[in-house]
Amino acid sequence: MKNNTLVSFEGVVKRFGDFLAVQRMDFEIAKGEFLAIMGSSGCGKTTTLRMLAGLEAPSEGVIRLSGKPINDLPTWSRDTPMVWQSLALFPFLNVIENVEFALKMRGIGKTERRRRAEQWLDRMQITEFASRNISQLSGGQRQRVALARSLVVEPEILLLDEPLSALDAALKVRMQSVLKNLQRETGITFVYVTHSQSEAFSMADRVVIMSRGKIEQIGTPQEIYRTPRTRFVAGFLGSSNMFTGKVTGIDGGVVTLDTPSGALRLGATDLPGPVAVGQTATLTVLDTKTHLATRAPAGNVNALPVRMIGEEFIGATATIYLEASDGHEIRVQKSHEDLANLPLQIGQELVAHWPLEDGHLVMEA
Ligand SMILES: Nc1ncnc2c1ncn2[C@@H]1O[C@H](COP(=O)(O)OP(=O)(O)OP(=O)(O)O)[C@@H](O)[C@H]1O
Repeated sequence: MKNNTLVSFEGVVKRFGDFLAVQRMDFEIAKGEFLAIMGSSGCGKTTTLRMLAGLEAPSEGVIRLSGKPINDLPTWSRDTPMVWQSLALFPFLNVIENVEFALKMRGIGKTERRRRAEQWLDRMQITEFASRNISQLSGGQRQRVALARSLVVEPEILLLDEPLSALDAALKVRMQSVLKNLQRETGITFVYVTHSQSEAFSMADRVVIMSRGKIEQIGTPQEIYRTPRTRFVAGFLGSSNMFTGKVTGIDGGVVTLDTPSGALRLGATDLPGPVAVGQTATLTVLDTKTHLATRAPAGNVNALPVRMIGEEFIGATATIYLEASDGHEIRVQKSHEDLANLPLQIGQELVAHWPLEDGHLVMEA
């Protein structure tokens, strides 16, 4: 365990009857870190968070908070408050009473309670609603009350389960910066469960990607985006072109892969593990790093003959859809300027190309 570790999961497994909801998890969360847990529905994100909150007990393994095992510690004595999408604010208390509630439970006197609650209402810019009922607030205002209520006790860690999913798109973006700033200013460790790639990648210091109860990859948003380590991660992010084939050569720092779209190569400096000739593997390359030309460029690049099959424009970027000779779909994402000199019509024959160092290998089909 590192010096600045706040939480560690050591061989944590969770079963519900025969069903394995979380498979052997080993990871650490640093003090003051903003960690997002992401993955598709049912992959075990909430179960992981609930184990940390003490709402579920691990079937195997140890969870530590500041080095001490907390498996048997009841929820109320853990100092791990949680904010949900449904918020669970008390409808029979007004805004400031909701914020004061946890302080009251801790036996803090009335004057001090009020002072601290007022500070948090001010910080969350909801002072003017102090005496309103919860039912008289908008979604964003409720969200701020829920955050104030959890943070007023100055916890070391805050657990958030899809807290923004009920908000509309514009409010979501605004609340993302509120959350990120709050986390930076307070230094409180945030563990944030979400389906949303944009939420996870815009706020978190590190992201955990889960699939079927298993951690697929942990890393900074940039690491995960640039170098997805499993086929699942590359597919889940949806930002890479993927080519599966057999390794036919490892020579002079270059790995060659024979795929149905053609022979492709990549630099051997950044391999996920040992690679042998004959193994099946997948090459991934970001759609933003895949380029288009009318002829294969000179130099050390992969170049695939492709045919344009569609295009899509979103704001300043265009996505061009192409197919390789075997019908495999390839996407290229570029600004309009980058595409200005290309003949882009459906059916147009082009060449998709990228430098060898922009491809990454995943050792799975
Ligand atoms: N109390 C329970 N009893 C039985 N199965 C459960 C229980 N809680 C969760 N599960 C199952 O465990 C798996 C993981 O659930 P979990 O809620 O952690 O997923 P999730 O990744 O948070 O999904 P979502 O994004 O849909 O909320 C799911 O298949 C779920 O049905």
